[in-house]
Amino acid sequence: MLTLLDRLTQLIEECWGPRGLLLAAAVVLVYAAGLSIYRLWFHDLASIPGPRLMALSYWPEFYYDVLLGGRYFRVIDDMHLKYGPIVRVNPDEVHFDDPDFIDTLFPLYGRKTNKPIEIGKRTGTPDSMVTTVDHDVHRRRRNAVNVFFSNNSIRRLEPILHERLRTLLRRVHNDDSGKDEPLEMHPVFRACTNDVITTYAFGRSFNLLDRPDFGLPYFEASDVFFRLEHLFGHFTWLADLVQATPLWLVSMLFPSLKDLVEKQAWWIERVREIRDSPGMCKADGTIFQGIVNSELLEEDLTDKRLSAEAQLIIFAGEGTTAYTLTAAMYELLANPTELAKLQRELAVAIPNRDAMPTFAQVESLPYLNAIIQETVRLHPGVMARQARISPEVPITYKGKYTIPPGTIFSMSPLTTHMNPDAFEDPYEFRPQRWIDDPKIGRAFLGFARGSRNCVGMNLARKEMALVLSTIFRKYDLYCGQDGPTVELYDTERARDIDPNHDFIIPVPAKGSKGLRVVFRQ
Ligand code: HEM
Repeated sequence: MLTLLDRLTQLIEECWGPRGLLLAAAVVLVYAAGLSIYRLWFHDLASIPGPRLMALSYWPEFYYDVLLGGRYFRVIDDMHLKYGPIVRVNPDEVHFDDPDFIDTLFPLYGRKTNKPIEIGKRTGTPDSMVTTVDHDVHRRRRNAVNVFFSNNSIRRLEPILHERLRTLLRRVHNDDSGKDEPLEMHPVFRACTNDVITTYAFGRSFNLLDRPDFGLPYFEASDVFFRLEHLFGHFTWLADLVQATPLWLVSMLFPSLKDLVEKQAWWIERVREIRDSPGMCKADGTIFQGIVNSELLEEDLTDKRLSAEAQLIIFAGEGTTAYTLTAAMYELLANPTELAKLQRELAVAIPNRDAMPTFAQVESLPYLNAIIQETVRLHPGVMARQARISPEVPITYKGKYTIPPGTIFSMSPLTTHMNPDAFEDPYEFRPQRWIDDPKIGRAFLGFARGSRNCVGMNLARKEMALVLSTIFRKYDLYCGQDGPTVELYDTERARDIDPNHDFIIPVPAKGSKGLRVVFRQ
């Protein structure tokens, strides 16, 4: 079968003969040479430090992210080690590793913050809040959901969380303690967070936590989708093509995406149902009832945009928190002294060990909050580069480098959180650091910063507080004693928890079974 290049060569030869072929090759060569000269010497970012190869071409990033699967983040860390706090990571993007520069790059007010268009293509949710390019349009869309993520609104979710947590306890309950069956915790937390956010978004969910496989086919399909994100980022036309393809056809062409496609169809149906049902009583208090009843413009309420928003809210609300919960549980079981401190705090706050903890009991516990903060620092549930654009005003770094308006700049949470100038012994799990010196928060990027920060962080923190306190108020670390206990089962941080691949959400090494534990009663 002819390749595209062979066919092109043949076509040129047929039309213009061998001379035409030579001419076409010369045009391509001149174009490539011109582009290289421009990128290296005349581009606005020509003076930014970094390897020439990365300034010249996107192919290195393609190689690491598409062919090796989300590995460019390591290369960026190496570039910072070699070239310092500011590096040009591809022809059009500058990356920073300077905690003191966070507030300048990511302002809450004052300067407009746009997003690069490629992000929408990459995440497959163009026009959702997180990928809205224009600052003012983003503000409008974000204002429609802000209220649903305030502390007061989240507190109203307590009954939903309690109901799901009772199911979670039932599912991890190991009656046959003699068998010591290990349980993979990531699927359990994914099912739980999916149930919570889907109920909050639409008023009902798939109850994945009740399913024997915890909804595995859906999560496998969404993993496939996330693995495609770098490819879509590099070839945005491919993302457009997939977006324009009817869901039934996507499902037929890519059977591994079938379960995700079914969920997408369900989200669209729910959005329509909520929008079209007079009175909307069935979905009272849900995020989408709020969105369709908000002051948003007609253009914000189309099927296409709302289904992208639904996909964003579900994806953002499930995998992120589930990964961080998995990491928190690992760190507590791997660091018994930290677990003991937490359990002492919980014992005072929640006197009845068999009762379900309430938000009021756990939301202000200093050590529990420090554990959550330290876990998000070490294991941020969103590890992707936080890319932004200042559309109107240039940004100057240390009086030496100027980032012109319209240029992409970024920072990454893991890079910043591993900076030893900001966090002493950065790789160590030390919740106490947040109590000893709250000012280290200036270098915290776990929920992003500025006007495009994480809208769901109150939900994430409260959900994690309730889940962790429910599990660890009831279960002790197993040391051979009777009663409800839990312990690690063949889990290593470097292999099973730390990110090996950046697929927006961190993914551990291939073949890893993630966090496994044994519960005993
Ligand atoms: C530990 C859990 C979580 C972490 C670490 C996290 C982190 C982040 C980060 C870093 C961003 C900015 C992404 C960017 O720069 O492009 C973000 C945005 C966002 N997050 Fe979260 N998130 C978490 C949980 C949640 C939850 C539970 C929700 C609930 C729906 C949520 C909803 C969102 C949304 C809608 C955005 C886009 C905000 C905007 O563009 O205005 N997140 N999150």
